[in-house]
Amino acid sequence: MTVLKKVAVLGGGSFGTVIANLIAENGYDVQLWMRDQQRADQLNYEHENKRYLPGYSLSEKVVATSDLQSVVQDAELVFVSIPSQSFRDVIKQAKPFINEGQMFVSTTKGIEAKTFSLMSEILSEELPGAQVGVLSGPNLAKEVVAKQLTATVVASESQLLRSSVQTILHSSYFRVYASSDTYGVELGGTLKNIYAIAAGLSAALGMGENTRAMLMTRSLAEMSRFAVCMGANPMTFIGLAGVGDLIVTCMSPLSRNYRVGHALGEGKTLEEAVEALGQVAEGVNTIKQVKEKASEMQVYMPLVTGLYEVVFNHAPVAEVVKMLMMNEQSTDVEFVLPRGDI
Ligand SMILES: NC(=O)c1ccc[n+]([C@@H]2O[C@H](COP(=O)([O-])OP(=O)(O)OC[C@H]3O[C@@H](n4cnc5c(N)ncnc54)[C@H](O)[C@@H]3O)[C@@H](O)[C@H]2O)c1
Ligand SMILES: O=P(O)(O)OC[C@H](O)CO
Repeated sequence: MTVLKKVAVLGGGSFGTVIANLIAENGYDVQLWMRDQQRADQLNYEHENKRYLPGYSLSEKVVATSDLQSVVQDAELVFVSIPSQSFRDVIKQAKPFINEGQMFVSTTKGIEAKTFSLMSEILSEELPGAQVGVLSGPNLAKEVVAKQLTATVVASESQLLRSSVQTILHSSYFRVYASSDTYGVELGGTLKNIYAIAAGLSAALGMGENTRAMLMTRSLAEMSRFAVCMGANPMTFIGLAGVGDLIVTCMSPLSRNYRVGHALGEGKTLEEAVEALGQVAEGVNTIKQVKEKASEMQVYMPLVTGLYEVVFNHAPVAEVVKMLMMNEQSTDVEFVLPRGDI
């Protein structure tokens, strides 16, 4: 069994706090890095993250600080829960304090703008001596902190990393499965955010459950098709990090991406929807990045294209829906074949 002496989490938002709390509840000391020392003091004093998880009491073993060096230096295992557009920046700040062989696990579900890098790729680029992994699955922060039965996937080429994460996170209410398809697990968590926006939008417009089932199923086909073209294993998409996360994010009003879509359906502008949320909804940027990559790679992604038109070009939903429902049917084949070429 892996014995870890020092474990750290970077990012004191909803999910970083949840990960730190899971580790602490398993009896380990854990340091949580937040950029704001006042908020860290508040968390240490009240054992609650008032901004992101109000009303949930946290383990006293979670110790928050804004001193990045003291958190990452000599930590054997570091979880990174920083939104994708700030992720590289934070890793660059931490880099001077990091040694060869430390393990880094991203929980972030987004893509870096311009480079199309996933967070595991950023970690490998910035920290070439590190062991890298990702954690992804149907894991709504508020349900995990409320101890609802939950499962997730840790993916890495490193067996040591996979077993360390399983040891430190696994509990009576949190089950951790392992995978070696890092890219597929990470891409699943990232792509589903797009379709959650569409699901929230369709719910706000009063569309029915047949529609939601069609949307989710065709979303799975579309995201699998894209992922396979990018080199992921299609089997990953029928697991927790694929269809599992797609289901929870497309069905739950706790999902921030779903809520952005819902607000758009209620007639709010994108800016108003994001502002009202006050937390990260990675899917908004992901729509743009995936649309661009799909046209470059010539991957057929009608849902992404249609949603892009609604969200960024103010296309009327009714017209986009008509286009999606009436397009050339002879190209429609339902199943994702092993090579993903549907
Ligand atoms: N909340 C969930 O249910 C959940 C579950 C699984 C994965 N995730 C993923 O985890 C990532 C983080 O999400 P979250 O829910 O914790 O977001 P959040 O909006 O709740 O919190 C984001 C945190 O990042 C911090 N942050 C932002 N920019 C920073 C910077 N430049 N330097 C330091 N800190 C910075 C903020 O201060 C905040 O503490 C996202 O990619 C999300 O998709 C979230
Ligand atoms: O709140 P969201 O939409 O960022 O989704 C949270 C998690 O990714 C669900 O697994």
